[in-house]
Amino acid sequence: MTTATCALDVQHVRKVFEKESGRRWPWQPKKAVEQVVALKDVSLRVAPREIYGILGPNGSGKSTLIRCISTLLIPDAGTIRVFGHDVVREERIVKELINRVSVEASFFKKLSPMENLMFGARLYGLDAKEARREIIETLTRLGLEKEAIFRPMEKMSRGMQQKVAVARALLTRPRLLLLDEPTTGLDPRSKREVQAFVFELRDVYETTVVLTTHDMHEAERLCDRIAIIDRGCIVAEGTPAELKALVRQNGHEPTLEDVFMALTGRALSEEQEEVVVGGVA
Ligand SMILES: Nc1ncnc2c1ncn2[C@@H]1O[C@H](COP(=O)(O)OP(=O)(O)OP(=O)(O)O)[C@@H](O)[C@H]1O
Repeated sequence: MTTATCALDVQHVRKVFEKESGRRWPWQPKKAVEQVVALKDVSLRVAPREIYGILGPNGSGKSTLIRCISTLLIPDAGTIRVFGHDVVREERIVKELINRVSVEASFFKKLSPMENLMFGARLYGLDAKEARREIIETLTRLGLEKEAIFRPMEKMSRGMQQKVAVARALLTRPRLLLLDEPTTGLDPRSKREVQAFVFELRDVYETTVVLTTHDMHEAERLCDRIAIIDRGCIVAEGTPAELKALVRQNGHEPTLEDVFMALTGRALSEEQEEVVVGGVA
């Protein structure tokens, strides 16, 4: 895969946050500024129509990477290109090519999915009649009953709300859809429905999907290829079978958890501590 044929090309991306911290040692000034390395040196390439997973524990840098790709954060170093366009220098073009769904998607809870999505459609400058038709089609495809489309969202389960968030992101027909922990907190049934829809996105809408997760089963079920991220570094990348082959031993079928453990010495479920590189007073 060359830069020209990539849907997404991330090269040597680094992102460091500065954060005020309390005093750790008596000799430190009361308020020190710590540097937290969220992404150390991340490179990856995603092909068009691929479902690509970024698998890592809490705090490993997944959301930071998604935010950098979606132009919400500017990397400190490195480049990110979406279908050949630089996310920093060609931000406007990139914004037209992507959309992002995060766990904290917000809605007007007193309004219905239709009203919320029509609000989004107006913001995007879409034709109202066409948008209305598409909203009904997409939400029905996602398993929402007709009447739920017109009922206030406050009565909806989190799973349903997550589907509405995905439907809203699809309004702009993104060529690259970024799903940040799309099924976190969902019950098993809603999880399966959202996962089934991810396949449809690729098959029906020809969307390239990059998703983050800390659920190895989800990564394995959904993704063509997976990057395992640990403390801001990609430690392995490949198809689920390729990753498992890294640690396969006689008579034992490894899981992605085994792969993560073998590569990092830690469990996927462990929250990662911040990687702090010195502080400035
Ligand atoms: N705005 C910020 N200011 C300071 N530190 C931050 C900020 N955003 C993220 N971090 C830190 O960067 C590191 C990576 O965080 P990030 O949210 O990208 O991880 P994650 O893998 O998405 O975790 P989670 O699954 O919990 O969302 C963490 O140590 C986090 O505390």
